[in-house]
Amino acid sequence: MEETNKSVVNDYFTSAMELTESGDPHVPTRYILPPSQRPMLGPSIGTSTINLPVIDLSFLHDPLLRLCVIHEIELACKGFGFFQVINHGISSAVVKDAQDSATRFFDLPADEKMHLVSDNFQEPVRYGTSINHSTDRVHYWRDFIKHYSHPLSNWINLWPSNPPCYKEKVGKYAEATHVLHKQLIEAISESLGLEKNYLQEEIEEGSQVMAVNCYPACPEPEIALGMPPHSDYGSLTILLQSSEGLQIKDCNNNWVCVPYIEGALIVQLGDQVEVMSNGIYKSVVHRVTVNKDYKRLSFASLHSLPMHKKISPATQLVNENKPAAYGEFSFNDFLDYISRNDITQKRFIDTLRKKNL
Ligand SMILES: O=C(O)CCC(=O)C(=O)O
Ligand SMILES: [Fe+2]
Repeated sequence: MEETNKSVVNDYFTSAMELTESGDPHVPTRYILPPSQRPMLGPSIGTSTINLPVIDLSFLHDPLLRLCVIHEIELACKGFGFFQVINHGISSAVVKDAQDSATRFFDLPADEKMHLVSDNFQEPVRYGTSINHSTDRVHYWRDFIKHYSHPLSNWINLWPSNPPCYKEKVGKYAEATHVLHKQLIEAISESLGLEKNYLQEEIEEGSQVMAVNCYPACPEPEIALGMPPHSDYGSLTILLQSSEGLQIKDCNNNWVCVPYIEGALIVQLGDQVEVMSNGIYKSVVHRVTVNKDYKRLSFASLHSLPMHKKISPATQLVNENKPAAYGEFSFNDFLDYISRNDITQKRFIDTLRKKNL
């Protein structure tokens, strides 16, 4: 095998893009999931009966209708920890430019991307090709680039310079999602009966990591996944998907496909909101399936409080009848945990839940 190939087809950094291009009709053994973890693709998934919430955010700015939107958000957060938003204020041109730039990045020859590979979570820019950092030995059919995205001026120079438009176009999308995140956190705080600016300072100083994920066509989608079940550790994730593939777990523990809605963005509650709400809202467990025919792209904008900031249940939501249900935690605690544990089978948040409650 040639040197270049060796670097991309080794145990740690197998690029899913490279595997797809190789034309092999089978996925390598390490991608094959144990039978109990395989996705059930096809009509048996039974998603048609569930209506997942879609919320029109334009009314958030209308003083007369804001409360109605906040009530819709409350219901969605209680029912699913998840909703889609339309009329969210991010233009379709900004979205399309970011998607085109990311597509061009992933289409680059492997050598152009491999110098960004790292398995250090704290690296501000990290190209990765599968989960390789825990005790979990199964690999996933995904290539990604993750970059710190807030404050943008601190980080953008480290982002990929090829394609040349990447920094500007993905940067614009990252800034727009930062603004949207602030609006959503305000609405979610209000929906819990807290002040609109309950987390204002934390959000201003908080972190944003943009994970741009590429799931190429997979020869055996029934036995592999693009991403294993997990919840996101932060406050909220704003997700843009180019086609279906995301699934969430509903309150009956069934996997439900999230429909693709043109122009919509997906909002997922993370562990920090679950803790802040004292469990009134739950972070959503999700996974990604892959398909035989085409490549799927997603932008997961992962927003979080500052690295060192400990989050605990809001005092207004703790009382005699509802004592604090979680211990406090910071982003640093989360990083420490995932460097030592298998996060794919167990949620980090479960470790914070007080056992006697
Ligand atoms: O690609 C997706 O739809 C989900 C990505 C995701 O869950 C993540 O990056 O945390
Ligand atoms: Fe996620």
